[in-house]
Amino acid sequence: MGVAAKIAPSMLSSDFANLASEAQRMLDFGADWLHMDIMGLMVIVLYLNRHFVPNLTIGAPVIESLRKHSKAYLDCHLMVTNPLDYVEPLGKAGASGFTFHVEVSKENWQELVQRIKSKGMKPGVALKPGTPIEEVYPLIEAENPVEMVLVMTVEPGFGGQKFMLEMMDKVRTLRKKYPALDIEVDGGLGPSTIEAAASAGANCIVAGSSVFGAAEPAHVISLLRNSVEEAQRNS
Ligand SMILES: O=C(CO)[C@@H](O)[C@H](O)COP(=O)(O)O
Ligand SMILES: [Fe+2]
Repeated sequence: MGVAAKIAPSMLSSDFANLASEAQRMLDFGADWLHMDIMGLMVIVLYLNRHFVPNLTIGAPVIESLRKHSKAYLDCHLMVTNPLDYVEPLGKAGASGFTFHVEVSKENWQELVQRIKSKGMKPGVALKPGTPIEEVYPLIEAENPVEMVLVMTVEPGFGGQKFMLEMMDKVRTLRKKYPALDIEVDGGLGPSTIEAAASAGANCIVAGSSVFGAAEPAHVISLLRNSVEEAQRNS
């Protein structure tokens, strides 16, 4: 048996005006984690056209509000250019996981990991589709390592995009090299793509539109979990 399957509906596809009840609905349907996409930019970086993604979503105040209504594991995916600035506020707000992007952390990932852990959060590193997998190896092999790698299977920024099958080479390579690592995939996951991700070795599955758009979200969540567990049994 491999690393535990974690199914994480992406709350980006939820009705933000009813976030607490949407979160509870997903937990009742069998979700393990709630995936929180934190996207941002600074006005100055926007002006210079250097923002990380062309979208704005939620921040620490929303995590803090949700935490008052839920004990769930809040799996925060930081799509910002300055993740270090969010460690303290998100830790205080009650985030559980803090996954930053390797592309914006070349200079300070050691400090980031150390500070994330000191706030009681689980550190993870994410990479965009164009980023080679080798870039995360030092973070996994460090004395103070990240505990999860998030392989983006779409360009970050929006839900509802098409799954990039070619990213499964990264997942396969990672799984072979690190059998006990939590490997998360994010973007375009659903009933038609889960088999590829699960057989490549992913165990943490983020799914937004496929879960929230389903007539029976509980059915999709259990299908995702079964695929991961079955792939692990067959590996
Ligand atoms: O990080 C992101 C997008 O940048 C994701 O978490 C999406 O929100 C996933 O949504 P679907 O592709 O599953 O609809
Ligand atoms: Fe995400």
